[in-house]
Amino acid sequence: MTESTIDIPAGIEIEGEFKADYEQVLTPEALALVVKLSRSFEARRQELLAIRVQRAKRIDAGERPDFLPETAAIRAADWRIAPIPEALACRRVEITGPVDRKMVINAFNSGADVYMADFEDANTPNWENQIEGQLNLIDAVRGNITTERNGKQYKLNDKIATLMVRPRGWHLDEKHVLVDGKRVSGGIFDFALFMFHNAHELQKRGEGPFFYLPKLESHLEARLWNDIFVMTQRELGLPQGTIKATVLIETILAAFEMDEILYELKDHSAGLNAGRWDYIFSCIKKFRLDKDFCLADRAKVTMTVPFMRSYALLLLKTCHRRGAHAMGGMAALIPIKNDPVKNELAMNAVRIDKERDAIDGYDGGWVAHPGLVELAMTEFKKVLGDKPNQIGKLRDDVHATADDLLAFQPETPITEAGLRYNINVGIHYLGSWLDGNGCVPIHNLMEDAATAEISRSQVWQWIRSSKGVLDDGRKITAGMVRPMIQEELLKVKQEAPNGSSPSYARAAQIFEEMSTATAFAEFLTLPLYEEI
Ligand SMILES: CC(=O)SCCNC(=O)CCNC(=O)[C@H](O)C(C)(C)COP(=O)(O)OP(=O)(O)OC[C@H]1O[C@@H](n2cnc3c(N)ncnc32)[C@H](O)[C@@H]1OP(=O)(O)O
Ligand SMILES: O=CC(=O)O
Ligand SMILES: [Mg+2]
Repeated sequence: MTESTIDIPAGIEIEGEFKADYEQVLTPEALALVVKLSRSFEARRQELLAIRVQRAKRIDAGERPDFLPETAAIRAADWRIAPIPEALACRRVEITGPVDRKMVINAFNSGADVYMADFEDANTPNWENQIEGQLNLIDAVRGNITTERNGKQYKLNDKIATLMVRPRGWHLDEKHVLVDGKRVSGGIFDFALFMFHNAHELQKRGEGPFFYLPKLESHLEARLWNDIFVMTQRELGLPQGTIKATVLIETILAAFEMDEILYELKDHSAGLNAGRWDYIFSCIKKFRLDKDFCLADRAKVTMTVPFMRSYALLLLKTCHRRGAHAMGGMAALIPIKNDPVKNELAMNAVRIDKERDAIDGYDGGWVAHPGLVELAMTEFKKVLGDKPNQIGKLRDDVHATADDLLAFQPETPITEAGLRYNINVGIHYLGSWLDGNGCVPIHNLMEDAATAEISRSQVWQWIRSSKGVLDDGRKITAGMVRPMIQEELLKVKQEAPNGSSPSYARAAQIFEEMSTATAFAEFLTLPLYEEI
């Protein structure tokens, strides 16, 4: 293991390896910012995580979430977020992807308006991915990023997408970095390093440090990010309001606090995004013990089922009322090579998804793959014409109540194919994640941490819910699932490109433990992280 030759600031310990170039990222000054933010905000992060646990217990005991009475005045008042910088006005298509060097270059060159570099759902947060991802972004921000893969040279085009960065969520630690003897927050670590190295450089380019904030459960969690922004801007000598952030509304509880989240971040806000996959996962997680709650096969829980429609329209209405971008999420379909008929169906499904968002009034949406950029752009251009966005389109006609958000349907069908699909995807994804790849094509769909969470939580819930019954009448039980896990493991080993990796057998064990244990793991990435 290579040791560091830099002066590590007092109070911080780095347990990860210092490979060549890592000292460009882990400079004493950048680490000092990590220490400063961590000391200032770690206690609050822990308090907020404890509040999550308390709220979850109340829901387990039967409480139904609702819009908060104590913030009614914020919802009723007329206010708008601070003006959006020119560099972020036009966001019709945003490509997302892990921070692998080649993919970073491809994403910047993809023709999308925005590229969201993902340290979160699409990424295994091992030490190498985190630090090399930061290195890749440092080079990209300076226009210096190049690489070579399989004899092909990669470099940035003249015209590239605007960069946004998604740090890790509040629940994740960075175990290789201790501040005052405790693991630092993964989100603070990712954010501080990116800010320290790139904020001024981005400003020089006429852009700015722009972020996506994942998995928030409340406006108090947004307030924590806002306070971190304020301190960081002060520390780095940046004008207040330089940082802009889009919050993913991807938990059921955050859906009840959209106005409040925009309000907390209003000097730093760049709108909200409908993170559909984690949203579905969050619904399953929060209501997993509710005897009335049960969702059908994953494939049936689409954006057009009523509770998802209510969420999407409420997000749109809320954003535009506040002068903020409403950003659509991601259809998981990706181009299918060597099968034109299936490919045409997949492309059409993505087209319909973007068309619906654009016609509803969304200002843009996510794509998973460069091959989807043009198609999505066409749908947004059809509606937006030459306009950068349609924030002026108010949706006062939308009325989504708490009951609408909580009307979880459809409950059927649950099929053996759907159950096996969840098991298969779960094992395949977990295995790839352990091997360092946090975003994988499985059965022609993009699978990441959020989609895999749905798969594993559905299996847990179907085993426990009296409604967890297959369409042929068989009750789903642990006894039914266990042999299926072994059968699906064999298939995964055949299907996965690196099927001989021992990680798939370990993934099957973890999947079995997670889906059959009495306790529900809060996030699958928490136990997985201890394995890497
Ligand atoms: C729920 C959520 O959080 S959604 C957000 C998180 N998810 C994502 O970000 C999805 C990111 N997408 C991906 O990682 C990939 O598209 C996958 C894994 C789904 C599919 O990957 P592959 O099967 O390897 O794609 P494929 O072979 O068709 O790729 C073709 C080319 O496009 C590139 N590419 C594919 N997706 C992306 C992307 N998102 N960003 C940049 N480049 C990409 C590939 O690197 C490859 O480049 P090359 O021709 O220079 O070698
Ligand atoms: O992060 C996006 C999601 O859908 O989850
Ligand atoms: Mg997500």
